[in-house]
Amino acid sequence: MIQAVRKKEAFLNVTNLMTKIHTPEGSMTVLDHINLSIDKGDIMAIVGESGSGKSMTIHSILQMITKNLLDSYAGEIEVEGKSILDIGEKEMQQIRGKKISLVAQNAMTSLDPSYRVGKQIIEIILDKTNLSKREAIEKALYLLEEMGIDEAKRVFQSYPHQLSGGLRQRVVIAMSLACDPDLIIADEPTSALDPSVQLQVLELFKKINRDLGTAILIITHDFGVVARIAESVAVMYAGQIVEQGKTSEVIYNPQHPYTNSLLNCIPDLDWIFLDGVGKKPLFQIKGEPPNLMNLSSGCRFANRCHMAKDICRSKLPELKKVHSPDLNHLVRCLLTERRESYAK
Ligand SMILES: Nc1ncnc2c1ncn2[C@@H]1O[C@H](COP(=O)(O)OP(=O)(O)OP(=O)(O)O)[C@@H](O)[C@H]1O
Repeated sequence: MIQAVRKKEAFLNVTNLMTKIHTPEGSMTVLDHINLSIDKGDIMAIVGESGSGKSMTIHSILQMITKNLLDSYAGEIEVEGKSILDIGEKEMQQIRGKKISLVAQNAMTSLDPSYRVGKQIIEIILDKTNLSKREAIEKALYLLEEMGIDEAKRVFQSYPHQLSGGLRQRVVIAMSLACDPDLIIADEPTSALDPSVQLQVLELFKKINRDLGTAILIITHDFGVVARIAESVAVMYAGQIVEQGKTSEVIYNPQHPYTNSLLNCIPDLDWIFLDGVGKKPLFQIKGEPPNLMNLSSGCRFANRCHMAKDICRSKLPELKKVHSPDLNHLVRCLLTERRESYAK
């Protein structure tokens, strides 16, 4: 039987985004030519170590970098085809929450400890929609139930400190859905949770994606999380994307030595996919990322790369397509380029 192929609808397009911030030493480029595109219903991940630029990417998309810190943006960010880099704060507030909502790393930073959970969800609904108070209460309870919370009424009446970490994260995810956004950006949504609760929260995001068609962008330092949930992934290092493509392709056919190193930091992938017991000893990437104020002309990963050659220390590689079943598999590595040109 021939099945109709669902045409994907573009939602977010980030093109050549450059973000500079003020530092005591002068202007620092924290994002260098970032390109990302998320269609409605996609699940994408951005993965990288601390300081690689993951938060700067999402804070640039949502224009949440404080005025004191931000030096400049360049490039383009479009939501549903409309450029948002030059729109005013009022219009941006409509996009934040209504079209794109953010689930922060620590649920407690999104919840006010002095108000009951239900009141906080209702306030968001009333602020961003035309629903009446009664309808907002119904929607809040419905969302809590949809988050797999058995005692939705009790949770609704509770203060944040009366709930477990996992329940609080579910509440924050329910809040992020209050205005039916097209995209949820989840910043390390599971890193503060126990492993079993982490899995439940990832399953919840998958359910939201499946049932509501909401696109999800997960920010993580953990390839295990990427493997569990994302269809595509961008690997970030020192403010640049160094590898990008379908998750299965990047995981099973990694082309950048940094991607390889990150993959070595997780237990066996079989463990991730099959819920077995990990056997592989955990590996740590030696050395430190470069100082963004003092970059050499070469590859930013060269000083930590066990494969680096002289050329890697003098020439900055571009992000290029590699020979792969995934036509959008891109890699920023001179050694991969060289290998590919020999193979031709
Ligand atoms: N408030 C700030 N002041 C100065 N530099 C900053 C500030 N916030 C981020 N940076 C710098 O910007 C770069 C990117 O940081 P970013 O927070 O985006 O990394 P990240 O990948 O999100 O890390 P983490 O996983 O630790 O949140 C880093 O070099 C970081 O030191």
